[in-house]
Amino acid sequence: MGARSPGRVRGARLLTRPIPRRGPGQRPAGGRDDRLNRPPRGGRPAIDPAREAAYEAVAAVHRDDAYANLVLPGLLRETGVTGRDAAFATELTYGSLRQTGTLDAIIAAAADRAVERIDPPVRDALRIGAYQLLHMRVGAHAAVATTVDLVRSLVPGAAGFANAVLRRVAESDRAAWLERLAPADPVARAALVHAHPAWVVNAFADALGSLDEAELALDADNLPPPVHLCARPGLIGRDDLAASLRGATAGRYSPFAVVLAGGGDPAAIPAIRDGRAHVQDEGSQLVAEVLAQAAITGPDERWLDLCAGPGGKAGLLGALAAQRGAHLTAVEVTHHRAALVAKATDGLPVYTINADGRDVGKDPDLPEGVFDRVLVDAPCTGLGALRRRPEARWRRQPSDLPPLTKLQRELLQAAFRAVRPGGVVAYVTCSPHQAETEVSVTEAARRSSIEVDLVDARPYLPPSLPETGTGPTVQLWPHRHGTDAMFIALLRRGPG
Ligand SMILES: C[S@@+](CC[C@H](N)C(=O)[O-])C[C@H]1O[C@@H](n2cnc3c(N)ncnc32)[C@H](O)[C@@H]1O
Repeated sequence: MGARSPGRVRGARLLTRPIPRRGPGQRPAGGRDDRLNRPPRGGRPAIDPAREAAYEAVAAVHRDDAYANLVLPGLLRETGVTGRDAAFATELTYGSLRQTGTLDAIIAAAADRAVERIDPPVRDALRIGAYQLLHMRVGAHAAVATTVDLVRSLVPGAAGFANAVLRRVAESDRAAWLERLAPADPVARAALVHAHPAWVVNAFADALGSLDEAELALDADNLPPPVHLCARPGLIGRDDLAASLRGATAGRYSPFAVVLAGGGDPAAIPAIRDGRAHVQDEGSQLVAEVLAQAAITGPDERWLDLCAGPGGKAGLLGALAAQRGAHLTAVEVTHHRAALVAKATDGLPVYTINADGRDVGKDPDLPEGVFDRVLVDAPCTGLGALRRRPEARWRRQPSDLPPLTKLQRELLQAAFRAVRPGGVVAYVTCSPHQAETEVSVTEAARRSSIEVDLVDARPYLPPSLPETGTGPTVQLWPHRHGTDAMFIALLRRGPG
């Protein structure tokens, strides 16, 4: 392996402040709905811990802006829920959150009132009750009775209302509800049927050029994604890693990807614990590989990742850089995420800086015109990774776009300043929204005084990867490639 140095984080700006410690399941102060701890009244059965954990996770998402993937594991531990019960609670939580908009439309019709007019704890309980009725193989009696018990423990006076609403929901199956409520407008219909906001449906349809295909992409968002590992090149082979894990298989496209069989905690895998592999979607691996493989002439030693946190792509790029005797500067503006980058790249030739990537030319560690390869994995709406974040589609708003696209363009222009003439920049988003992809690239290039040319990214992707379009940029999709919807544009700085 080439030059190795420990992952470093530049001193003062990072190390003077302690890293806030908050356990993954820990909720903000005052977060938990203590009403759940009330004993059941009137000899009613206690709430079963799996449903209690699911309710509490859904409520924390809506009440505290928590993230389900962070809050649920702690709740399962706290309530002692494991095995099949944990799988039940996970499906109930993630499914209820993904389907929120559609469940709300059905609950509103069954309750004959807008969901905004239902007390929040009752509304969240009804969501998980309706999800059991319409999406899971839970008997109607059990789904209604357990949810009414839950509501009684939360808001005793609302138990009768919850019972009436859920009985009405149970009168029809999901298909019949959708048939009854579906609007005539095709986008609004797709939004209801596939449980996404209409602006996201429009964004997918624009990027794909077809509402029919967008519906396949929306459907793919509603399935739990497989867990992919990245076998770090030079440290462990993909096939060796796959062979060491029961049921794991080599990924379809990335030379480093391993697909885990369901279940198990990736953090417990020895190769992950000792830094020879990390968890990373295959699409993220592919776009990092495009940057590393893009043809350049001249030196190939100084690589830059301008938006590195939490360090997934920096981990892969650092391992690739080590094989070539190159080194990577990894920049991250958020303090605690910079610390994550340093941890993720420990032992690799990666120098982590807690700085603003737009400060190229101002920050002494970010000089202009010297880097051979530069990655801008830009902050974005994340609409391409909705499979992983069940609540994200309802939280994101079109109003998030203007500040994000402004930042994306500024970071990309900083990358143009950082790269040397003849070097390459990869601009990546985990969003297919065209304002964040094609338009951000075109606008950044148009407003830059530095000459850059778009380079066809497709030759640097595996030939087996289907449907990469007409170039020069590439948009991956869950329903086409089984990856997150990553976008990549490759640009080369002109000689001037
Ligand atoms: C899409 S994430 C990057 C993911 C990362 N490359 C990986 O593979 O793990 C974007 C990151 O950019 C960071 N960021 C946002 N604004 C920034 C800025 N002005 N300079 C540097 N980093 C920034 C965010 O905090 C976030 O960690």
